[in-house]
Amino acid sequence: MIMREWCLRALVSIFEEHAYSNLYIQKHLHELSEQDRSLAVSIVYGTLQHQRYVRYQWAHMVQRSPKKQIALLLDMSIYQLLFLDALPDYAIIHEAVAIAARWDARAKGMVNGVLRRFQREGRRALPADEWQALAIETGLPDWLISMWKHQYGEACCRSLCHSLNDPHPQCVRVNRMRTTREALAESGAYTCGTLSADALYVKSGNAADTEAYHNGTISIQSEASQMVALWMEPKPGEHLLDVCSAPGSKACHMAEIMHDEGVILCGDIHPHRVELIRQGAKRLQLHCIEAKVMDATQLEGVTDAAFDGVLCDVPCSGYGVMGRKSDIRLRLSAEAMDTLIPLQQEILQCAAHKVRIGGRLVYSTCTLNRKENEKQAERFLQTHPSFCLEREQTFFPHVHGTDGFYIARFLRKA
Ligand SMILES: C[S@@+](CC[C@H](N)C(=O)[O-])C[C@H]1O[C@@H](n2cnc3c(N)ncnc32)[C@H](O)[C@@H]1O
Repeated sequence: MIMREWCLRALVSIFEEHAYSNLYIQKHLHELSEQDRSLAVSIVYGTLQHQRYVRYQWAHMVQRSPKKQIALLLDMSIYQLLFLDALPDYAIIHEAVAIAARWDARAKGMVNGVLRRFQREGRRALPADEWQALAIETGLPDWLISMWKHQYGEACCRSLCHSLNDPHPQCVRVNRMRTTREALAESGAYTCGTLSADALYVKSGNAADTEAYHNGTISIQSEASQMVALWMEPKPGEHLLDVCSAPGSKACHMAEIMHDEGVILCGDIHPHRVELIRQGAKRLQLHCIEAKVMDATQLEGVTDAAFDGVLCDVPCSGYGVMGRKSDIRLRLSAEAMDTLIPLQQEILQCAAHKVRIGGRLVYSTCTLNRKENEKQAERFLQTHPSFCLEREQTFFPHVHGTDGFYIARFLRKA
């Protein structure tokens, strides 16, 4: 398979057939030679991340929109011309024209003309309007930028949008039951994280391919996400409930902090995802985790007021993790976000019944949206006077160097 044609097929599947990029890549990467794989992955993810910007570079050069596949071929080629030095410009253009000839022979001349004109003229200047320019440059939709500007202020919005595209090293969590992060850092493969006491940044390669991952010494987990279990402050022997648990990263982290002593009842609505919790616990040899299919808006058969701590890591719009999960950009819609809000509140209210007096309730999302975060905490407190808010925090990529995340910790007083 010719590498750039493989990339175009991947982009067509992701953009037009709604395939998830990571799943598509996992399934099809073997079709390429080993030496082509890493460049192919960079081309696909890079085009996905910068698509709005690269399309802006050529959209004014054509009178009629080309077929979707050809438009993606132009996006992908301009992405390479702008961001990668793997091949000289003439070779990128030559390959794009050859692919166009095979996919839609009539578009061959247009592809050649557009790419040569781009090569001559260079980058197109951004619009004069600062916010429009920011949206194009960072590849974010206008409505999301307006929402952030309104919710967090102009300066925060500006830095946030820019930082979402910054590359971050892969982050792992040390299994405290096996070793210390200092010992791992001494091995030379990692540096210590700055926010979570259990975080390490991988210096090179993919942690999932290492012995430390397979033998359960480390788990792959972003640093902000690790803060959730730390905020729960689990203690050995406690009974915890994690109502939206799959794939189980936070539950396993809590179990490690508890030295695997006590019980963590983990629920998720999707049976195949409950299996992921079991697999994760097995890899880490954790026995205190009990995973079940459960609907967090019902929690049938779960005793009221029985848990020292309850975690609601609710389904959310995911705007905080767009840097790592580029597909979220394609599925962004203000309407989709609004449907999650009642579900999140219902989960939080149902879970609250399960907290014992004196126990903790932790609510978290991997999104940056006050309606899913602070507003949910406020609404919950208005209807639940027996709880108080102990602390809440939003983690921002440009401030904390992590994914965007929100955590609130409530205490049941009576
Ligand atoms: C943000 S993810 C949880 C991540 C997980 N806590 C971890 O650390 O690995 C949200 C989860 O909520 C689950 N979910 C969605 N609706 C649910 C419901 N009504 N009841 C239980 N789980 C639900 C989804 O299947 C998804 O696995």
